[in-house]
Amino acid sequence: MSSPNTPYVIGHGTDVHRFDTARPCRLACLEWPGEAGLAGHSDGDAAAHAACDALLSAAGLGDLGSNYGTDRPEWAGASGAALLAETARRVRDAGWAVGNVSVQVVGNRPRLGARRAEAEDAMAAAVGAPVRLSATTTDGLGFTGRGEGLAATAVALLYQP
Ligand SMILES: Nc1ccn([C@@H]2O[C@H](COP(=O)(O)O)[C@@H](O)[C@H]2O)c(=O)n1
Ligand SMILES: C[C@@]1(CO)OP(=O)(O)OP(=O)(O)OC[C@H]1O
Repeated sequence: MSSPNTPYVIGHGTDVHRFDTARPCRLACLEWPGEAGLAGHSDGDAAAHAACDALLSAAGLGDLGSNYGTDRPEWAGASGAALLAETARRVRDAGWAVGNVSVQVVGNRPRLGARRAEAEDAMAAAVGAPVRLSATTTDGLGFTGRGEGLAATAVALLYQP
C-alpha cells in the first residue's frame, strides 16, 4: 500500500554509536563539554538520528541511510540538528505534519536529566514540533553498561494537516 488511509501514522527509530574520545560530544542537538564524543560519518548524535529514523519511517520515506548515506559527502560531519531539520522538511514535503517525537537515550553518560529541557527545546526547534527526551542506563549490562557507546530509540507521530 503506497499511503495509509488513516489521519495519523507512527514511526519508530533506533540508533547506536560507539564512543570516540577524540571527538567532541554532540547529543540531542547539544554540545556536552567534557564528555566523550560519538563516532560516525556525521557528528554521531544518536538521539537526533533515532528521531530522524522515526520521522522518515512514519512518512514512508525510508531511513537515515537511504536519505543521507555515507556515500553522500555533503552530509559528512553534519550536525544532528541539520539532519533533523532536513528530515522534518522532507516529511512536510510528503504531505505530513509532525505531531510530536519522543526520544529515549540509553547509556551511562552524559547524564541528560539536568539538561533535559534545553535538549528538548533544541530538538524541537529543529523538528518544528514538540520533542520529549528521556534517558536510562542498562544497569551496567551490555555495551552501554560497559561504556562502549550510546543507543537511542524514538517514536514519532505524524498527522494529515
Ligand atoms: N544517561 C542517563 C541515564 C539516566 N538518566 C536518569 O537517571 C534515571 C535512572 O536511570 P536508571 O537507568 O537507573 O533507571 C533515569 O530515569 C534518568 O532520569 C539520565 O539523566 N541520563
Ligand atoms: C547519518 C549518517 C550520514 O552522515 O552517518 P553516521 O553519522 O555514521 O550515522 P548513522 O546513524 O550510522 O546513520 C547513517 C548515515 O547515513
